[in-house]
Amino acid sequence: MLTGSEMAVVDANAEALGVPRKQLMESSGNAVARAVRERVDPGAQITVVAGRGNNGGDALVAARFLDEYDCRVVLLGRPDTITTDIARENWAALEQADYPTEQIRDSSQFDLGDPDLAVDAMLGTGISGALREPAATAAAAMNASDAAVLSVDVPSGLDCETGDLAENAVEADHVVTFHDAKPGLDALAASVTVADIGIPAAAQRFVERGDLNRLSRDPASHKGDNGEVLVVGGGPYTGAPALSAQAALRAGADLVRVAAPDGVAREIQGYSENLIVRAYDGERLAPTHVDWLADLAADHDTLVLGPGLGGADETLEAVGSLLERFEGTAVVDADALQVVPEVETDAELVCTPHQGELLKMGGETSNDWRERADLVEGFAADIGHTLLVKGADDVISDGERTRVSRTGNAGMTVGGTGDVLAGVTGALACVLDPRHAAAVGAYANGAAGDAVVEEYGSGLVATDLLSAVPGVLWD
Ligand SMILES: NC(=O)C1=CN([C@@H]2O[C@H](COP(=O)(O)OP(=O)(O)OC[C@H]3O[C@@H](n4cnc5c(N)ncnc54)[C@H](O)[C@@H]3O)[C@@H](O)[C@H]2O)[C@@H](O)CC1
Ligand SMILES: [K+]
Repeated sequence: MLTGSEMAVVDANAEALGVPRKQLMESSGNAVARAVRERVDPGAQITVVAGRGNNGGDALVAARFLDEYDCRVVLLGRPDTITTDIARENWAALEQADYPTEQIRDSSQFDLGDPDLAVDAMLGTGISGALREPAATAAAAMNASDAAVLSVDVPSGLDCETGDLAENAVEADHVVTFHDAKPGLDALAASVTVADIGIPAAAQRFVERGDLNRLSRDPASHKGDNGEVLVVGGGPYTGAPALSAQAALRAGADLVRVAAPDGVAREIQGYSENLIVRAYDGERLAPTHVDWLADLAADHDTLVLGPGLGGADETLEAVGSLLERFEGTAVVDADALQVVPEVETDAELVCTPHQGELLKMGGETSNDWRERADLVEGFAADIGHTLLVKGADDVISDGERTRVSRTGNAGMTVGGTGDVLAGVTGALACVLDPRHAAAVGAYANGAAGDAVVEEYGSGLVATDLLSAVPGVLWD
Protein backbone atom coordinates (compact mmCIF):
# COMPACT_ATOMS: atom_id res chain seq x y z
CA MET A 1 0.00 0.00 0.00
CA LEU A 2 1.24 3.50 -0.85
CA THR A 3 0.10 6.88 0.48
CA GLY A 4 -0.43 9.72 -1.96
CA SER A 5 2.89 11.35 -1.07
CA GLU A 6 4.75 8.02 -1.38
CA MET A 7 3.11 7.61 -4.78
CA ALA A 8 4.39 11.04 -5.78
CA VAL A 9 7.94 9.94 -4.90
CA VAL A 10 7.60 6.75 -6.95
CA ASP A 11 6.12 8.67 -9.86
CA ALA A 12 8.96 11.23 -9.84
CA ASN A 13 11.49 8.39 -9.63
CA ALA A 14 9.87 6.78 -12.68
CA GLU A 15 10.31 10.07 -14.49
CA ALA A 16 13.99 10.19 -13.41
CA LEU A 17 14.34 6.69 -14.89
CA GLY A 18 12.94 7.80 -18.24
CA VAL A 19 9.22 7.04 -17.87
CA PRO A 20 7.53 10.45 -17.78
CA ARG A 21 4.21 11.07 -16.05
CA LYS A 22 2.38 11.68 -19.32
CA GLN A 23 3.19 8.12 -20.33
CA LEU A 24 1.85 6.88 -16.98
CA MET A 25 -1.29 8.94 -17.52
CA GLU A 26 -1.82 7.21 -20.86
CA SER A 27 -1.59 3.83 -19.10
CA SER A 28 -3.93 5.01 -16.32
CA GLY A 29 -6.53 6.20 -18.82
CA ASN A 30 -6.28 2.93 -20.69
CA ALA A 31 -6.83 1.01 -17.44
CA VAL A 32 -9.91 3.11 -16.66
CA ALA A 33 -11.35 2.40 -20.11
CA ARG A 34 -10.72 -1.33 -19.63
CA ALA A 35 -12.64 -1.20 -16.34
CA VAL A 36 -15.52 0.59 -18.08
CA ARG A 37 -15.66 -2.10 -20.79
CA GLU A 38 -15.76 -4.81 -18.14
CA ARG A 39 -18.83 -3.20 -16.58
CA VAL A 40 -21.04 -1.81 -19.33
CA ASP A 41 -21.76 -2.91 -22.89
CA PRO A 42 -20.93 -0.90 -26.00
CA GLY A 43 -23.53 1.77 -26.68
CA ALA A 44 -24.12 2.46 -22.98
CA GLN A 45 -24.28 6.06 -21.78
CA ILE A 46 -21.30 7.25 -19.79
CA THR A 47 -20.71 10.58 -18.08
CA VAL A 48 -17.08 11.29 -17.27
CA VAL A 49 -16.76 13.98 -14.59
CA ALA A 50 -13.23 15.34 -14.68
CA GLY A 51 -11.51 17.61 -12.16
CA ARG A 52 -8.78 20.03 -13.09
CA GLY A 53 -5.83 17.97 -11.85
CA ASN A 54 -4.16 14.79 -13.08
CA ASN A 55 -6.98 12.64 -11.73
CA GLY A 56 -9.17 14.36 -14.30
CA GLY A 57 -6.37 13.95 -16.84
CA ASP A 58 -6.54 10.17 -16.49
CA ALA A 59 -10.22 10.22 -17.46
CA LEU A 60 -9.61 12.58 -20.39
CA VAL A 61 -7.28 9.89 -21.74
CA ALA A 62 -9.85 7.18 -21.02
CA ALA A 63 -12.43 8.98 -23.17
CA ARG A 64 -10.24 8.39 -26.25
CA PHE A 65 -10.47 4.65 -25.62
CA LEU A 66 -14.28 4.63 -25.36
CA ASP A 67 -15.40 5.32 -28.93
CA GLU A 68 -17.93 2.49 -28.85
CA TYR A 69 -19.85 4.22 -26.03
CA ASP A 70 -22.12 7.25 -25.84
CA CYS A 71 -19.63 9.16 -23.71
CA ARG A 72 -19.89 12.76 -22.43
CA VAL A 73 -16.93 14.45 -20.76
CA VAL A 74 -17.73 17.21 -18.25
CA LEU A 75 -14.86 19.33 -16.97
CA LEU A 76 -15.39 20.96 -13.57
CA GLY A 77 -14.03 24.38 -14.47
CA ARG A 78 -12.52 26.28 -17.36
CA PRO A 79 -9.88 24.48 -19.46
CA ASP A 80 -7.36 27.28 -18.89
CA THR A 81 -7.50 26.56 -15.15
CA ILE A 82 -6.46 22.91 -15.54
CA THR A 83 -3.59 22.64 -13.08
CA THR A 84 -1.05 20.53 -14.99
CA ASP A 85 0.37 20.68 -18.51
CA ILE A 86 -0.23 17.01 -19.22
CA ALA A 87 -3.91 17.12 -18.23
CA ARG A 88 -4.34 20.32 -20.29
CA GLU A 89 -2.73 18.64 -23.31
CA ASN A 90 -5.13 15.74 -22.99
CA TRP A 91 -8.08 18.13 -22.81
CA ALA A 92 -6.84 19.93 -25.94
CA ALA A 93 -6.50 16.57 -27.69
CA LEU A 94 -10.17 15.78 -26.97
CA GLU A 95 -11.33 19.16 -28.24
CA GLN A 96 -9.23 19.07 -31.39
CA ALA A 97 -10.37 15.54 -32.21
CA ASP A 98 -14.00 16.62 -31.78
CA TYR A 99 -14.98 14.52 -28.76
CA PRO A 100 -18.18 15.64 -26.97
CA THR A 101 -16.78 17.83 -24.19
CA GLU A 102 -18.51 20.25 -21.84
CA GLN A 103 -17.22 22.65 -19.23
CA ILE A 104 -19.08 24.18 -16.35
CA ARG A 105 -18.46 27.53 -14.71
CA ASP A 106 -20.05 26.75 -11.37
CA SER A 107 -22.04 24.08 -9.61
CA SER A 108 -25.42 25.41 -10.82
CA GLN A 109 -24.50 24.38 -14.38
CA PHE A 110 -23.69 20.78 -13.44
CA ASP A 111 -25.96 18.14 -14.92
CA LEU A 112 -24.98 14.48 -14.55
CA GLY A 113 -27.75 13.36 -16.91
CA ASP A 114 -29.02 9.80 -16.64
CA PRO A 115 -26.02 7.66 -17.57
CA ASP A 116 -25.54 3.92 -17.12
CA LEU A 117 -22.12 4.60 -15.64
CA ALA A 118 -20.55 7.72 -14.10
CA VAL A 119 -16.78 8.02 -14.04
CA ASP A 120 -15.61 9.96 -10.99
CA ALA A 121 -12.31 11.58 -11.95
CA MET A 122 -12.69 14.72 -9.89
CA LEU A 123 -10.02 14.24 -7.24
CA GLY A 124 -7.31 11.68 -6.62
CA THR A 125 -4.23 11.84 -4.47
CA GLY A 126 -4.19 15.67 -4.56
CA ILE A 127 -7.17 16.17 -2.25
CA SER A 128 -7.28 17.84 1.11
CA GLY A 129 -10.43 18.17 3.24
CA ALA A 130 -14.08 17.87 2.32
CA LEU A 131 -15.12 18.32 -1.30
CA ARG A 132 -15.51 21.94 -2.35
CA GLU A 133 -17.81 23.18 -5.10
CA PRO A 134 -18.41 22.29 -7.83
CA ALA A 135 -17.10 18.82 -6.92
CA ALA A 136 -19.45 18.65 -3.92
CA THR A 137 -22.56 19.10 -6.10
CA ALA A 138 -21.28 16.62 -8.67
CA ALA A 139 -20.57 14.05 -5.93
CA ALA A 140 -24.07 14.47 -4.51
CA ALA A 141 -25.54 13.96 -7.99
CA MET A 142 -23.52 10.77 -8.51
CA ASN A 143 -24.51 9.46 -5.08
CA ALA A 144 -28.19 10.18 -5.77
CA SER A 145 -28.19 8.67 -9.26
CA ASP A 146 -28.98 5.08 -10.26
CA ALA A 147 -25.81 4.99 -12.33
CA ALA A 148 -22.94 2.75 -11.29
CA VAL A 149 -20.03 4.91 -10.20
CA LEU A 150 -16.48 4.07 -11.21
CA SER A 151 -13.87 6.12 -9.35
CA VAL A 152 -10.48 6.83 -10.84
CA ASP A 153 -7.61 6.02 -8.44
CA VAL A 154 -9.72 6.74 -5.32
CA PRO A 155 -13.29 7.93 -4.70
CA SER A 156 -13.15 11.73 -4.72
CA GLY A 157 -13.10 12.75 -1.06
CA LEU A 158 -10.78 9.98 0.17
CA ASP A 159 -7.67 11.40 1.82
CA CYS A 160 -4.77 9.34 0.49
CA GLU A 161 -2.46 10.12 3.42
CA THR A 162 -4.80 9.16 6.25
CA GLY A 163 -7.42 6.97 4.58
CA ASP A 164 -10.15 9.26 5.94
CA LEU A 165 -13.27 9.69 3.85
CA ALA A 166 -14.91 13.13 3.67
CA GLU A 167 -18.59 13.21 4.59
CA ASN A 168 -19.54 14.41 1.14
CA ALA A 169 -17.26 11.97 -0.69
CA VAL A 170 -18.30 10.01 -3.76
CA GLU A 171 -19.83 6.62 -2.93
CA ALA A 172 -18.07 4.45 -5.48
CA ASP A 173 -19.21 1.06 -6.71
CA HIS A 174 -15.86 0.34 -8.35
CA VAL A 175 -12.40 1.84 -8.00
CA VAL A 176 -9.52 1.48 -10.46
CA THR A 177 -6.44 2.48 -8.53
CA PHE A 178 -2.96 2.71 -9.97
CA HIS A 179 0.22 0.75 -9.24
CA ASP A 180 -0.63 -0.12 -5.63
CA ALA A 181 -3.50 0.13 -3.13
CA LYS A 182 -4.04 3.41 -1.27
CA PRO A 183 -4.95 3.97 2.41
CA GLY A 184 -8.67 3.67 3.09
CA LEU A 185 -9.62 1.72 -0.06
CA ASP A 186 -9.93 -1.61 1.75
CA ALA A 187 -12.55 -0.16 4.10
CA LEU A 188 -14.89 0.80 1.23
CA ALA A 189 -17.89 -1.15 0.01
CA ALA A 190 -16.55 -0.76 -3.55
CA SER A 191 -14.76 -3.38 -5.63
CA VAL A 192 -11.15 -2.29 -6.09
CA THR A 193 -8.85 -3.11 -9.01
CA VAL A 194 -5.15 -2.28 -8.84
CA ALA A 195 -3.95 -1.52 -12.36
CA ASP A 196 -0.35 -1.88 -13.46
CA ILE A 197 0.51 1.35 -15.27
CA GLY A 198 4.08 0.47 -16.22
CA ILE A 199 5.97 2.06 -13.34
CA PRO A 200 9.31 0.21 -13.30
CA ALA A 201 10.10 -1.73 -10.11
CA ALA A 202 13.35 0.24 -10.09
CA ALA A 203 11.39 3.41 -9.23
CA GLN A 204 10.87 1.93 -5.77
CA ARG A 205 14.07 -0.10 -5.48
CA PHE A 206 16.51 2.65 -6.42
CA VAL A 207 16.80 5.94 -4.60
CA GLU A 208 16.35 8.61 -7.25
CA ARG A 209 15.62 12.32 -7.60
CA GLY A 210 11.99 11.76 -6.62
CA ASP A 211 13.06 10.79 -3.11
CA LEU A 212 14.11 14.41 -2.63
CA ASN A 213 10.36 15.25 -2.64
CA ARG A 214 10.36 13.99 0.93
CA LEU A 215 12.14 17.17 1.95
CA SER A 216 10.30 20.40 2.52
CA ARG A 217 11.09 23.38 4.66
CA ASP A 218 8.32 25.39 6.26
CA PRO A 219 8.96 29.07 5.38
CA ALA A 220 7.59 30.04 8.81
CA SER A 221 9.93 27.72 10.74
CA HIS A 222 12.13 28.94 13.60
CA LYS A 223 15.70 28.20 14.58
CA GLY A 224 15.78 24.60 15.79
CA ASP A 225 12.66 23.45 13.92
CA ASN A 226 14.82 22.01 11.15
CA GLY A 227 16.97 19.97 13.45
CA GLU A 228 19.62 20.04 16.15
CA VAL A 229 22.41 17.53 15.72
CA LEU A 230 25.06 16.46 18.21
CA VAL A 231 28.24 14.98 16.72
CA VAL A 232 30.13 12.90 19.26
CA GLY A 233 33.53 12.43 17.71
CA GLY A 234 37.18 13.37 17.72
CA GLY A 235 40.13 12.39 19.86
CA PRO A 236 42.72 10.55 17.80
CA TYR A 237 41.36 12.39 14.73
CA THR A 238 39.99 15.92 14.41
CA GLY A 239 38.98 16.32 10.75
CA ALA A 240 36.28 13.63 10.81
CA PRO A 241 33.92 15.25 13.36
CA ALA A 242 34.43 18.66 11.75
CA LEU A 243 33.44 17.23 8.36
CA SER A 244 30.35 15.48 9.78
CA ALA A 245 29.24 18.62 11.59
CA GLN A 246 29.69 20.88 8.57
CA ALA A 247 27.90 18.34 6.38
CA ALA A 248 24.96 18.34 8.81
CA LEU A 249 24.75 22.14 8.48
CA ARG A 250 24.93 21.89 4.69
CA ALA A 251 22.11 19.35 4.75
CA GLY A 252 19.85 21.84 6.48
CA ALA A 253 20.19 21.30 10.24
CA ASP A 254 19.72 24.51 12.22
CA LEU A 255 22.18 23.85 15.04
CA VAL A 256 25.05 21.42 15.10
CA ARG A 257 27.23 20.87 18.15
CA VAL A 258 30.37 18.78 18.37
CA ALA A 259 31.20 17.15 21.69
CA ALA A 260 34.93 16.42 21.74
CA PRO A 261 37.82 15.93 24.17
CA ASP A 262 39.31 19.25 25.29
CA GLY A 263 42.69 18.15 23.96
CA VAL A 264 41.32 18.57 20.40
CA ALA A 265 38.32 20.87 20.84
CA ARG A 266 40.14 24.04 19.80
CA GLU A 267 41.53 22.35 16.72
CA ILE A 268 38.03 21.22 15.67
CA GLN A 269 36.63 24.71 16.26
CA GLY A 270 39.49 26.08 14.17
CA TYR A 271 38.14 24.36 11.04
CA SER A 272 34.99 26.49 10.97
CA GLU A 273 33.28 29.32 12.79
CA ASN A 274 29.93 27.63 11.97
CA LEU A 275 30.58 24.91 14.52
CA ILE A 276 29.65 24.94 18.20
CA VAL A 277 32.15 22.80 20.09
CA ARG A 278 31.45 21.48 23.59
CA ALA A 279 34.54 20.06 25.30
CA TYR A 280 34.90 17.27 27.84
CA ASP A 281 38.17 16.62 29.67
CA GLY A 282 40.88 14.35 28.35
CA GLU A 283 42.31 13.17 25.04
CA ARG A 284 39.63 10.69 24.05
CA LEU A 285 36.13 9.48 24.93
CA ALA A 286 35.96 7.34 28.07
CA PRO A 287 33.22 5.95 30.36
CA THR A 288 33.55 8.91 32.77
CA HIS A 289 32.12 11.20 30.05
CA VAL A 290 28.96 9.22 29.44
CA ASP A 291 26.68 10.89 32.05
CA TRP A 292 27.41 14.34 30.69
CA LEU A 293 27.11 13.21 27.06
CA ALA A 294 23.84 11.35 27.64
CA ASP A 295 22.23 14.52 29.05
CA LEU A 296 23.56 16.61 26.18
CA ALA A 297 22.44 14.06 23.57
CA ALA A 298 18.90 14.01 24.99
CA ASP A 299 18.60 17.71 24.08
CA HIS A 300 19.25 17.03 20.39
CA ASP A 301 17.09 15.59 17.63
CA THR A 302 19.80 13.24 16.45
CA LEU A 303 23.22 12.03 17.47
CA VAL A 304 26.07 11.29 15.06
CA LEU A 305 28.33 8.93 16.94
CA GLY A 306 31.75 7.78 15.85
CA PRO A 307 33.64 10.12 13.50
CA GLY A 308 37.27 10.30 14.64
CA LEU A 309 36.63 8.68 18.04
CA GLY A 310 39.16 5.89 17.43
CA GLY A 311 38.89 2.34 18.66
CA ALA A 312 40.50 2.41 22.12
CA ASP A 313 38.91 -0.04 24.55
CA GLU A 314 37.72 2.67 26.93
CA THR A 315 36.21 4.60 24.01
CA LEU A 316 34.27 1.59 22.75
CA GLU A 317 33.08 0.88 26.28
CA ALA A 318 31.83 4.47 26.51
CA VAL A 319 30.08 4.18 23.13
CA GLY A 320 28.26 1.08 24.41
CA SER A 321 27.13 2.78 27.65
CA LEU A 322 26.02 5.89 25.79
CA LEU A 323 23.92 3.82 23.36
CA GLU A 324 22.38 1.90 26.26
CA ARG A 325 21.12 5.14 27.74
CA PHE A 326 20.16 6.98 24.57
CA GLU A 327 16.56 6.71 23.38
CA GLY A 328 16.54 8.95 20.29
CA THR A 329 17.84 8.51 16.76
CA ALA A 330 21.56 8.08 16.19
CA VAL A 331 23.75 7.68 13.13
CA VAL A 332 26.62 5.38 14.06
CA ASP A 333 29.81 5.39 12.01
CA ALA A 334 33.43 4.29 12.00
CA ASP A 335 34.90 2.53 15.08
CA ALA A 336 31.64 2.92 17.01
CA LEU A 337 29.96 0.47 14.61
CA GLN A 338 31.58 -2.65 16.06
CA VAL A 339 29.77 -2.00 19.36
CA VAL A 340 26.27 -2.04 17.84
CA PRO A 341 25.61 -5.81 17.48
CA GLU A 342 26.34 -6.31 21.21
CA VAL A 343 24.47 -3.36 22.61
CA GLU A 344 20.97 -3.31 24.14
CA THR A 345 19.38 0.01 23.26
CA ASP A 346 15.98 1.65 22.77
CA ALA A 347 17.58 4.09 20.34
CA GLU A 348 16.83 3.94 16.61
CA LEU A 349 20.18 3.51 14.94
CA VAL A 350 21.27 4.15 11.39
CA CYS A 351 24.57 2.32 10.96
CA THR A 352 26.77 3.47 8.09
CA PRO A 353 29.48 0.84 7.56
CA HIS A 354 31.61 0.35 4.48
CA GLN A 355 32.05 -3.28 3.47
CA GLY A 356 35.03 -3.83 5.81
CA GLU A 357 33.18 -2.39 8.79
CA LEU A 358 30.12 -4.47 7.92
CA LEU A 359 32.22 -7.65 8.09
CA LYS A 360 33.67 -6.53 11.41
CA MET A 361 30.10 -6.09 12.71
CA GLY A 362 29.36 -9.69 11.72
CA GLY A 363 27.54 -8.99 8.46
CA GLU A 364 28.20 -10.51 5.04
CA THR A 365 28.68 -8.95 1.65
CA SER A 366 28.76 -9.86 -2.04
CA ASN A 367 30.00 -8.31 -5.26
CA ASP A 368 26.56 -8.61 -6.83
CA TRP A 369 24.27 -5.80 -5.63
CA ARG A 370 21.15 -7.96 -5.63
CA GLU A 371 22.82 -10.51 -3.40
CA ARG A 372 24.29 -7.75 -1.27
CA ALA A 373 20.84 -6.20 -0.88
CA ASP A 374 19.46 -9.52 0.43
CA LEU A 375 22.39 -9.99 2.81
CA VAL A 376 22.11 -6.45 4.16
CA GLU A 377 18.37 -6.83 4.64
CA GLY A 378 18.89 -10.02 6.62
CA PHE A 379 21.60 -8.48 8.79
CA ALA A 380 19.55 -5.32 9.43
CA ALA A 381 16.71 -7.56 10.61
CA ASP A 382 19.15 -9.46 12.87
CA ILE A 383 20.51 -6.37 14.60
CA GLY A 384 17.16 -4.54 14.60
CA HIS A 385 18.53 -1.31 13.15
CA THR A 386 18.73 0.48 9.82
CA LEU A 387 21.86 -0.19 7.77
CA LEU A 388 23.38 2.02 5.11
CA VAL A 389 26.16 -0.07 3.62
CA LYS A 390 28.50 2.04 1.52
CA GLY A 391 29.95 0.82 -1.75
CA ALA A 392 29.84 1.56 -5.47
CA ASP A 393 26.10 1.04 -4.96
CA ASP A 394 24.95 1.89 -1.45
CA VAL A 395 22.42 -0.49 0.11
CA ILE A 396 19.92 0.84 2.64
CA SER A 397 17.67 -1.48 4.65
CA ASP A 398 15.63 -1.47 7.82
CA GLY A 399 15.35 -5.25 7.69
CA GLU A 400 12.08 -5.18 5.75
CA ARG A 401 12.42 -2.54 3.09
CA THR A 402 15.60 -2.29 1.06
CA ARG A 403 16.76 0.42 -1.32
CA VAL A 404 19.84 0.93 -3.47
CA SER A 405 21.46 4.28 -4.23
CA ARG A 406 23.56 4.43 -7.35
CA THR A 407 25.00 7.94 -7.16
CA GLY A 408 28.71 8.52 -6.52
CA ASN A 409 31.96 7.78 -8.32
CA ALA A 410 35.40 6.28 -7.84
CA GLY A 411 36.84 9.64 -6.78
CA MET A 412 34.87 9.28 -3.56
CA THR A 413 37.03 6.49 -2.18
CA VAL A 414 39.13 9.30 -0.66
CA GLY A 415 39.07 9.66 3.16
CA GLY A 416 36.39 11.81 4.75
CA THR A 417 33.50 11.22 2.34
CA GLY A 418 31.99 8.80 4.87
CA ASP A 419 32.13 11.50 7.56
CA VAL A 420 30.21 13.79 5.24
CA LEU A 421 27.61 11.06 4.67
CA ALA A 422 27.18 10.50 8.41
CA GLY A 423 26.62 14.22 8.97
CA VAL A 424 24.16 14.58 6.09
CA THR A 425 22.23 11.53 7.30
CA GLY A 426 22.20 12.86 10.87
CA ALA A 427 20.70 16.14 9.70
CA LEU A 428 18.09 14.43 7.52
CA ALA A 429 17.10 12.11 10.37
CA CYS A 430 15.92 15.23 12.27
CA VAL A 431 13.12 15.65 9.73
CA LEU A 432 12.65 12.22 8.08
CA ASP A 433 12.13 8.61 9.17
CA PRO A 434 15.54 6.97 9.71
CA ARG A 435 15.19 4.74 6.65
CA HIS A 436 14.30 7.68 4.42
CA ALA A 437 17.08 9.80 5.97
CA ALA A 438 19.58 7.03 5.18
CA ALA A 439 18.33 6.65 1.60
CA VAL A 440 18.26 10.36 0.84
CA GLY A 441 21.61 10.80 2.63
CA ALA A 442 23.26 8.15 0.47
CA TYR A 443 21.75 9.62 -2.68
CA ALA A 444 22.73 13.20 -1.80
CA ASN A 445 26.29 12.36 -0.74
CA GLY A 446 26.90 10.50 -3.98
CA ALA A 447 25.21 13.16 -6.08
CA ALA A 448 27.37 15.82 -4.40
CA GLY A 449 30.40 13.75 -5.42
CA ASP A 450 29.06 13.52 -8.96
CA ALA A 451 28.59 17.29 -9.04
CA VAL A 452 32.25 17.99 -8.17
CA VAL A 453 34.00 15.12 -9.95
CA GLU A 454 34.01 16.93 -13.28
CA GLU A 455 36.14 19.65 -11.81
CA TYR A 456 38.41 17.59 -9.57
CA GLY A 457 38.37 14.08 -11.06
CA SER A 458 40.25 11.58 -8.93
CA GLY A 459 41.67 14.51 -6.96
CA LEU A 460 38.37 15.36 -5.27
CA VAL A 461 38.48 15.62 -1.48
CA ALA A 462 35.78 15.42 1.17
CA THR A 463 35.56 19.19 1.72
CA ASP A 464 34.60 19.55 -1.97
CA LEU A 465 31.42 17.64 -1.21
CA LEU A 466 30.33 20.06 1.51
CA SER A 467 29.61 22.91 -0.86
CA ALA A 468 27.84 20.63 -3.34
CA VAL A 469 25.40 19.05 -0.84
CA PRO A 470 22.96 22.02 -0.67
CA GLY A 471 22.65 22.16 -4.46
CA VAL A 472 21.61 18.50 -4.50
CA LEU A 473 19.19 18.66 -1.57
CA TRP A 474 17.68 22.10 -1.79
CA ASP A 475 17.72 23.28 -5.42
N1 LIG B 1 1.35 9.97 -9.08
C1 LIG B 1 1.31 9.12 -10.09
O1 LIG B 1 2.14 8.28 -10.20
C2 LIG B 1 0.25 9.20 -11.11
C3 LIG B 1 -0.88 9.94 -10.87
N2 LIG B 1 -1.90 9.95 -11.73
C4 LIG B 1 -3.16 10.62 -11.36
O2 LIG B 1 -2.93 11.86 -10.78
C5 LIG B 1 -3.74 11.99 -9.63
C6 LIG B 1 -3.20 13.06 -8.75
O3 LIG B 1 -3.25 14.25 -9.49
P1 LIG B 1 -3.03 15.70 -8.88
O4 LIG B 1 -1.86 15.66 -7.98
O5 LIG B 1 -3.01 16.62 -10.03
O6 LIG B 1 -4.26 15.94 -7.94
P2 LIG B 1 -5.82 15.69 -8.13
O7 LIG B 1 -6.18 15.55 -9.54
O8 LIG B 1 -6.17 14.62 -7.20
O9 LIG B 1 -6.44 17.04 -7.53
C7 LIG B 1 -5.84 18.28 -7.68
C8 LIG B 1 -6.89 19.37 -7.76
O10 LIG B 1 -7.85 19.24 -6.74
C9 LIG B 1 -8.07 20.47 -6.07
N3 LIG B 1 -8.54 20.18 -4.70
C10 LIG B 1 -7.80 19.79 -3.64
N4 LIG B 1 -8.57 19.57 -2.57
C11 LIG B 1 -9.87 19.80 -2.97
C12 LIG B 1 -11.14 19.72 -2.32
N5 LIG B 1 -11.25 19.38 -1.04
N6 LIG B 1 -12.26 20.01 -3.04
C13 LIG B 1 -12.17 20.36 -4.32
N7 LIG B 1 -11.00 20.46 -5.01
C14 LIG B 1 -9.85 20.19 -4.33
C15 LIG B 1 -6.73 21.14 -6.19
O11 LIG B 1 -6.86 22.53 -6.06
C16 LIG B 1 -6.30 20.72 -7.60
O12 LIG B 1 -6.87 21.53 -8.58
C17 LIG B 1 -3.78 10.60 -9.08
O13 LIG B 1 -4.85 10.39 -8.19
C18 LIG B 1 -3.94 9.80 -10.36
O14 LIG B 1 -5.30 9.73 -10.74
C19 LIG B 1 -1.86 9.23 -12.99
O15 LIG B 1 -2.03 10.15 -14.02
C20 LIG B 1 -0.62 8.49 -13.30
C21 LIG B 1 0.46 8.45 -12.34
K1 LIG C 1 -11.40 10.12 -8.23
